[in-house]
Amino acid sequence: MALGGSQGGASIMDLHSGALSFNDKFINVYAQKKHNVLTPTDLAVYKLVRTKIQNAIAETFGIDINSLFLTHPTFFSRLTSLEAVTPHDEYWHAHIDKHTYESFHYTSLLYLNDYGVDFKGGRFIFFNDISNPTKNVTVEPRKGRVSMFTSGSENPHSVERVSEGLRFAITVSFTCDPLKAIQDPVLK
Ligand SMILES: O=C(O)CCC(=O)C(=O)O
Ligand SMILES: [Fe+2]
Repeated sequence: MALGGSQGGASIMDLHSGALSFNDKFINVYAQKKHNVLTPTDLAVYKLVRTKIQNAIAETFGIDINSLFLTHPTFFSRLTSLEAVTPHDEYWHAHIDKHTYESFHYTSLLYLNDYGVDFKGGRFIFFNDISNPTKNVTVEPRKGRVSMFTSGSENPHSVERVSEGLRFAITVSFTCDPLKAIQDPVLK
């Protein structure tokens, strides 16, 4: 993220393509010769973590592990309290992941820092009944906490605006469609 970043409130780095937010566009950090953005250790950790999440999703939702595949995109996110510059920065709107990312069947979020300590605001909210806020379910990000859910219209959600600090997370997504499967990134 230190190599780029959006001028607005939301920056992402796609682990597979190397796309990194840079002002109001993207650059490819993997295109640099001998980049050191990801080390072999980082990749080994990523593979271990995504395999654990994949196993947890298969077990929780009762899916055969051989029918659950990693899909695109899988990305780090950094959210700040800055005003949005492009619509991509407006991370606080309610949405359905499958509308944004057609191949998603299961979304997982791994939080990398702590709500209330590293940042204020930035809680994750499920809208179980859009007309009844008492039915909302709130997830407070905490380092190492993983949230997993089906990506369809049954799970509309949003992220509260961050009011202070920096919020880091990684989104790892899965599909049951083998044609949409992707492999773990490899260092070139
Ligand atoms: O970072 C989060 O807690 C959720 C982000 C999100 O909803 C998304 O990327 O679709
Ligand atoms: Fe989402």
